[in-house]
Amino acid sequence: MRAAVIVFPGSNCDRDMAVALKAAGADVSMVWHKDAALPEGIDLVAIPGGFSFGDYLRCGAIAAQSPICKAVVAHVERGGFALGVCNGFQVLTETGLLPGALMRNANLKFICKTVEMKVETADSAFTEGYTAGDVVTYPVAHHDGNYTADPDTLARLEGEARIAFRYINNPNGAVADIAGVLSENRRVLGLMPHPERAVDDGHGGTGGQALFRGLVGQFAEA
Ligand SMILES: NC(=O)CC[C@H](N)C(=O)O
Repeated sequence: MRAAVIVFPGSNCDRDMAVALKAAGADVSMVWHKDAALPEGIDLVAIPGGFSFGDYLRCGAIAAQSPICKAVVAHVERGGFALGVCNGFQVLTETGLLPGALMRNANLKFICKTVEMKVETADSAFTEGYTAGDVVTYPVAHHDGNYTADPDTLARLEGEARIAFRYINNPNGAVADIAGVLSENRRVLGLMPHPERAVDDGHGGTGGQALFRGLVGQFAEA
């Protein structure tokens, strides 16, 4: 698999994302936000966590207007895969590639801890390394992780089994305990917790490995 990790001013999980993808077998290019095109032959775009453009305006809002995001939208419209973690999830909602929005945490505080989530569906390239119902542990580190969407969108997400992960003990007030959602074609995943910070014993847990291995493994089989 060929993956591109997008780097914005203020990204801080870009290298962690690259390391996690490489460890799972992906060939990774780092792509600066000012580039107008992705490298040839990219299968997956990964938008990492961080504080792009200092979180000014709204988290992810300025990054979503970067030249590279036009190329990311075109990649997704062609059926390409995209993964957005934390600030990356915020960018994906701001581009309109995923529904809903991430608001300020209900307690108005930055939350930095490890959380448990339930895998709600294994029916996606991102979650096929798990079994639905599995409990996985990833770290969170955000102040705007409170996912919300209008009732019709929520009903659609539920009805189409597009809620990928739900918190077991909701840390941020997200509606319906939603930690991660899939696009309609199931090829775009956005989630607030960080799988790339849970891929090595040194991280204190390896619960994120199955996400990267499952995702990259599908391309090896193809
Ligand atoms: N770790 C992150 O990506 C944080 C995203 C964003 N800066 C927030 O705090 O909500």
